[in-house]
Amino acid sequence: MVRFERVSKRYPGGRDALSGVNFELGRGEFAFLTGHSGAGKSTLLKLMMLMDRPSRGKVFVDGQDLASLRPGQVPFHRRKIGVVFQNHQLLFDRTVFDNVALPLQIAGFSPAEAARRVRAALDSVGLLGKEARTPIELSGGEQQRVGIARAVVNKPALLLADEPTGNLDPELSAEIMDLFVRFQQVGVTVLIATHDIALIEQMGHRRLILDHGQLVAGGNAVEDDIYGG
Ligand SMILES: Nc1ncnc2c1ncn2[C@@H]1O[C@H](COP(=O)(O)OP(=O)(O)OP(=O)(O)O)[C@@H](O)[C@H]1O
Repeated sequence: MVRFERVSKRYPGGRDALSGVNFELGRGEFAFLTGHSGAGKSTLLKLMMLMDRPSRGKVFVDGQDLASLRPGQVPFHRRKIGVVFQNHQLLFDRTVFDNVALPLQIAGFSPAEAARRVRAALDSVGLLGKEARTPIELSGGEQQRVGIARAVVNKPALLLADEPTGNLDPELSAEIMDLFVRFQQVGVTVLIATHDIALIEQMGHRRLILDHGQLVAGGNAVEDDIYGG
């Protein structure tokens, strides 16, 4: 589902935020992305979403070399990906329903189909019945669930999360992680950037570790075959 081939990223005036990163994430796989602050986790996620471009190397998502996409294809690429942020970036003056419906409005769904999908997404995160509330009336854990519902409402094949449990206590964090596992169980590929080592160890999934832009663990041996070691 995702493939990085010798990907490096250097921001203007900086050192390499990513350096020679190789890995593959299979369809339906669940992995964590960890590393110290500034190791390059967010940069790696941004390259998949085409919020940024690599300086060298290639990024493939769903078999597509992202460098070959024409500008008009970028929105279609982004629709394959659901993204969850730590601060969930909800609109606080809109209802839960409207927040989750936003990606569907942008994609041009009819109001009836959008409403059906919004309710299905809210149901999948246990928030059906709170659609008329505004985010301010919800707890932090519930707000994060709204962020997840919004990320999955387009039925993306790939779900990315950047510190999705950063503001939550351990119990709520575990509940949020259970939701991600449930999406994986229905075939979604999930990659979660997090500092929460305790949670990662408790869950025991694959772990990609970045250190100063280099992938020091969790990559694939398959790269040796491609490049001859
Ligand atoms: N837009 C940018 N312009 C210049 N430098 C950047 C930019 N974004 C990130 N960097 C630098 O690239 C490196 C990697 O940053 P990145 O945000 O990917 O790390 P991270 O592992 O996500 O960190 P954190 O855990 O603190 O969020 C850092 O040195 C950072 O300062």
